[in-house]
Amino acid sequence: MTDALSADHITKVFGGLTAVDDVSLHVGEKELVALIGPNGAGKTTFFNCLTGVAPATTGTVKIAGQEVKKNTKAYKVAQMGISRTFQNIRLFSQLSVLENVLIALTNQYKENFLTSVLRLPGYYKTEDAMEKRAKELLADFDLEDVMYFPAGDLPYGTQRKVEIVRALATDPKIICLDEPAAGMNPEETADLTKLIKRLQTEYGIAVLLIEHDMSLVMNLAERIYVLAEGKLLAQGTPSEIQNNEAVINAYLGGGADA
Ligand SMILES: Nc1ncnc2c1ncn2[C@@H]1O[C@H](COP(=O)(O)OP(=O)(O)OP(=O)(O)O)[C@@H](O)[C@H]1O
Repeated sequence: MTDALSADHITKVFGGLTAVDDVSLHVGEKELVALIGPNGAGKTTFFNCLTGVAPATTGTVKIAGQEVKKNTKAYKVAQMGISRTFQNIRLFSQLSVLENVLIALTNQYKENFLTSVLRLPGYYKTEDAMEKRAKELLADFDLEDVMYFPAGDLPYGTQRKVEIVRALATDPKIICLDEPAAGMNPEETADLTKLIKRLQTEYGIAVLLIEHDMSLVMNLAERIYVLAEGKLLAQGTPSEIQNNEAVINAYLGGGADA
């Protein structure tokens, strides 16, 4: 089976600082994997390398077996089957929830240029199909009641949910979630846990998750990678990681908030 994601020997250097140092990580098809580590360990930088936001200095990334060539733009990387959410929510706050999802779908359903400029029948068919799909997804995640609300007016936990649905809309092979539970109350975190599980079980998508909430990680992840100071410190099942001395020391010594 082809991995949803394979990243080999990823290194990212900023000036004199090696933020990610020779890290390899694999996520199987429909697998749920977590990436943890103390603050500043390089987790978000690693995500940025995977998704083309800030490409790796060296190393190879493959999405569903297809290599991401150097200098591929982030939207092209997304079309290869990877989508993500950000640590700070990045919805268009003035636009409605529905419009936010439609924007993501535009990437996927792109009609040819002439069809859309001349508003040929194919254009309207595409518009209809996109709207139908967006509404289906929103209904499936109990967001139909807020579909016409400006995204920025929604409670924090709901905005996070919309962001994940938007990431799902592009039909990815893998979704990367950067601290999805940050700032959530316990009820919102419980809802989020179910949502993430559904991505895997109902939508057949692999998930790579950065998270400081250890109970969420231990509940959800099938495998865990641990980064510390840019390097891969450990990898294994949740129970292996919980009992790994190097991991315990990195957290206790590093004063992480995890
Ligand atoms: N654009 C950048 N330019 C220079 N240094 C950067 C840049 N982005 C990140 N860094 C540095 O790289 C290191 C890793 O940061 P990163 O944000 O990836 O860590 P993290 O594990 O995601 O942390 P957190 O859990 O706090 O979000 C830090 O020392 C950070 O200051």
